[in-house]
Amino acid sequence: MNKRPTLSLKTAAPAAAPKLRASHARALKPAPQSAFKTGLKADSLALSLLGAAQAVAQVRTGTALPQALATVFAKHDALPQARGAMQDIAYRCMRQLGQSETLIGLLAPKAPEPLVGALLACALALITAPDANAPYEEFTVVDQTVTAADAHPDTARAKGMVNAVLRRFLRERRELLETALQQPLAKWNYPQWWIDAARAAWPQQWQQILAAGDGAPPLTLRVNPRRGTVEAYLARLAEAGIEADRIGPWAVRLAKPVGVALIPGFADGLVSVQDAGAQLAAPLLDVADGMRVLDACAAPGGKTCHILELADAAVTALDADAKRLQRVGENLERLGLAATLLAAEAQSADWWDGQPFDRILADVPCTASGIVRRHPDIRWLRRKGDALQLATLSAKILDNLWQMLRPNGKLLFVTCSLWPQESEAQAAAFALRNGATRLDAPGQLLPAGGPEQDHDGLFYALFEKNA
Ligand SMILES: C[S@@+](CC[C@H](N)C(=O)[O-])C[C@H]1O[C@@H](n2cnc3c(N)ncnc32)[C@H](O)[C@@H]1O
Repeated sequence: MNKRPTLSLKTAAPAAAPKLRASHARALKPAPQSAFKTGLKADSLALSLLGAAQAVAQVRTGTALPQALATVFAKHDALPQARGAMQDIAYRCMRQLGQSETLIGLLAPKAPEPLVGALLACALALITAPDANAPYEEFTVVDQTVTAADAHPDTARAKGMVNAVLRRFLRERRELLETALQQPLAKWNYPQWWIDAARAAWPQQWQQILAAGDGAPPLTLRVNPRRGTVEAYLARLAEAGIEADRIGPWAVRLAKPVGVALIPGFADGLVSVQDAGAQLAAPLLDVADGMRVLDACAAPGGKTCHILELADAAVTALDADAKRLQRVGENLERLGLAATLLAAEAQSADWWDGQPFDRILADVPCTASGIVRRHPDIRWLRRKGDALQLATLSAKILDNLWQMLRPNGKLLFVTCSLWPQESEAQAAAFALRNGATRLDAPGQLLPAGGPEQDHDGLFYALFEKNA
């Protein structure tokens, strides 16, 4: 009979090593070979697994997944197909990192080196995917993971362990999963503080919220009403053999995500990629032709462009990040729209010409806890105190922008957070400090992934300035 594994997360230090002087200790441990190029075939699953694992290991040291993947793609001169596979594996891995790391704690004799752990986590994410979702045969995954381990100096010595761990998982899968899933970390795939925060903020809905964040997001488009109707665009998709449905006034959801290059009319500005929940911002602002509008945290410009698709307004798109602001320019150009772009901080007034705005959109920086299905790395990168720190900055931004609004003007406050201190509590405190009148707006939209309601978790509060 198999011995039932006991649950011991690998947080304990490995068995005490003899004490070495610092100079000796460095010499004994080889430095990670981050610049090493493998001899793995460009189109092999082994290379994709290794690339994904390198990206996951970077996330574990604090790098956002898109940046980590960009580094890995460059390092391997990865072909488009390999990039797609590395990205897919890394995103899957992020969505079930809690389960995979708990399993590794049960299976590995001692805590593995970071890249070995990440490689095992990527392999386990593929092996434990539900059948309908499993992209590779499990024995292929094991074989290719061992090949990947063998091909890199930071993992080669652990090749035997990698093989043993994955084969044991295949043999004892049921018991191992049963044991692992008793841990909230493994069951929900979020750090414990995040689970506690969700439960405290949303005592009725926290489980549904956490589950929605573990799903893969849909690809939702916003049809540009200046270039055609939703009906006409749905017909164009049908002609191209792309299945889609309408989930909002301008929102079209594709049944299966595709790369932007394959979206009909994308390059010509017929559509943009935007979550259905985010498509509520522009209509809530109620912009009329000729108004002066400030989009205070604009990049990459999804909401800026939507405002301009709905009205001929004089829009100033401001963002603190000059590089991200370039993307606003690219999106405007693709859609045939124009705005004034300003790289500046929304909590400062030194860029303002003193002319009040009719409408202000404040889509402030936040923890992004409502969009984890799109950015599954966020949960592993954030720290418990981040919400408070970001809320302090966004309070300054809101108070500063308020003085730039004309009497009877409207300010729309938006976050993509689920944490009340960044959203509802912030809105209530802002209204009180500034004597702002609160108008009708959705408040907190919880993330939903159903057939009709399919959107991220966003927060909307609309204010009017008394004359
Ligand atoms: C949630 S994103 C905005 C998304 C955008 N509104 C859209 O719909 O595409 C927040 C933006 O705020 C910017 N940001 C962060 N701190 C800022 C600050 N102090 N002032 C202005 N922008 C800031 C970030 O660079 C980021 O682009």
